[in-house]
Amino acid sequence: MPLTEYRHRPLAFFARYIARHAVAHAVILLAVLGAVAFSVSTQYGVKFLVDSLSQEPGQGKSPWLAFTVLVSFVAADNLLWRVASWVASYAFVNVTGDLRSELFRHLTGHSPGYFADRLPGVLTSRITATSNAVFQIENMFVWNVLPPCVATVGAISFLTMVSVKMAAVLIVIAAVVMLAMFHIAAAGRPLHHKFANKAAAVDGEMVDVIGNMALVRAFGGTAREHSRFDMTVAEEMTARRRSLQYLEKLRLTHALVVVVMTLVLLAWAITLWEEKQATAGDVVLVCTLGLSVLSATRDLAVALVDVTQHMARLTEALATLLSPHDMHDHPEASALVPNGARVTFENVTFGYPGSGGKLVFNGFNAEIEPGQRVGLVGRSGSGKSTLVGLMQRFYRVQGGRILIDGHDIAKATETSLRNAIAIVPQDTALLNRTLMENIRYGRPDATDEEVWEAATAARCRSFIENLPEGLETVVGDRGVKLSGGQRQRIAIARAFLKNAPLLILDEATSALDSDSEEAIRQALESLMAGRTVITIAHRLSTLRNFDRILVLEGGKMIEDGAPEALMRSRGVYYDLVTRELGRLSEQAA
Ligand SMILES: Nc1ncnc2c1ncn2[C@@H]1O[C@H](COP(=O)(O)OP(=O)(O)OP(=O)(O)O)[C@@H](O)[C@H]1O
Repeated sequence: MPLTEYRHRPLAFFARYIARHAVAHAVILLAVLGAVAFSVSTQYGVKFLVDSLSQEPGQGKSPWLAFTVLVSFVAADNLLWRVASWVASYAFVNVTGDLRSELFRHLTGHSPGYFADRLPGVLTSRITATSNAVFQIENMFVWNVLPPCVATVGAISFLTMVSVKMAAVLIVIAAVVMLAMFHIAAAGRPLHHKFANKAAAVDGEMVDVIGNMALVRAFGGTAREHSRFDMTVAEEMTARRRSLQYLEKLRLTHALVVVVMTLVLLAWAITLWEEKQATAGDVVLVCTLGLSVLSATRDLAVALVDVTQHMARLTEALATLLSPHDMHDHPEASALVPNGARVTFENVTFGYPGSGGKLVFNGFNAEIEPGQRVGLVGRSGSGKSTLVGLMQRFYRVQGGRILIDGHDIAKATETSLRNAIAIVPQDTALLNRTLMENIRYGRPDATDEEVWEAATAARCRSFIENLPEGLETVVGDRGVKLSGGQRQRIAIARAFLKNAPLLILDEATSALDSDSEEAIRQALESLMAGRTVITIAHRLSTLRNFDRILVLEGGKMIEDGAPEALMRSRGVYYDLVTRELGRLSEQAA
């Protein structure tokens, strides 16, 4: 069953993972049932011992028989607990591992739109919360819920031997107390839900700020962030306090009931003894069993409340994490086999989901020939990044088609589409791994020599050789240990290694020094050779050698032609270039 089916079914979600380790879970269950049965029987063994000791020596049953029974019960009880917890250390841990892997796989299958709407910290903390919640619930159920239930049933059966009436009263009281506790515990769920939400918000906020520390510092926002964080934490603390205090009220109510009930049961047993209807052993039995039943209901109630709290976290997390993927392969998808990489936009209509029907493109048409170098130009917000995103199928078009070599990308398999396109992104994304691993991301089966060749072609060789650990240098979070120009060249090397026929370049907006610019220009020049290239150009000077410029405005193509032709026609492109030249000469002056 696909994971999304469990989005609103946390119990079925549990069953999925328990079923994978069914034998281990069955062993744990049987061991715990056995252990509790022996533990309750131990109390009966104590009554047996007290009754034998109340007789003159030599009369009645030998206390040594009671001794043997007692010792065997205690040994069996302890041994079975150990078996259960040993097996649990494998089974429960395996469940958390399986679950995190599957959730991570599902999460990484969402489209970029999903991630644009959510904080990474919230998502990652939800995966951790789900795994913790499942681990806690399994543990609680086996160690805190199941034992008191079995103990209560056992104790009540033994009590019937002393007084059926007393056992009946205890059943009624235990049932009423349990039901009341359960009801009150369930009523507290909204408080626990609220706490779960606030806790996730704190994590999300922390990751957001720490991930943007450079920005926060640059704008002197540290103090503002402190007070904002204090407010978020204060809300979380209030929610957590309310959740805990609710549990405390529940425990207090239960404690009062237990005190009163112990008094009543004990007084009742002593009265029976005075009337010679019960032995001293019976009084001991009533005392120990009564106490264990009553405290069992407390353990159970407390455990159930904790379980409810963890269930709330789990339900919450599953609802967010298991939302269905909005982009998946078409049922009739087939592999895209590129042949020169001709790109066709055919009446493309698109608006971002949730933007209230506002369209970025409405019937957009364009055809890019194989091997053509095309620059996308236009003012901010004109739709350049959206067009490039649509080509990569980050979003679904609402009308029309995008074709690569005549194959509708909506009907291409995801893998074949990704293989056809190489990207050099604007904000060069690098993973916090070695340079070797980052470059090899372009083609995981590339040999070390091939990685070196790509690095050389991307003009990275000299700076990599100057690093103490060469290609084995770990680049730091998002590549902070490299300069902007170096990061760009690593991204170019990665694209080289991928060797895809269609290349998308999102030019960096930040200006680099001229040496670095020149190295990147050379690297890009060799990367572009023999490929269809679509570039989002922020600096028009880089487009001089391009075959074609498409000028966008408000999602429409308003100019299309070779750079010189557009310059001659003195339209929008001409204006943009003249303005850029003006700016550059002002800066130079
Ligand atoms: N994730 C999104 N959700 C909703 N609307 C978006 C999203 N991304 C972009 N838009 C909107 O779509 C329109 C086109 O944006 P796009 O990013 O494609 O422009 P652009 O030409 O690449 O701009 P820039 O040069 O500033 O990067 C804009 O009106 C923008 O506000």
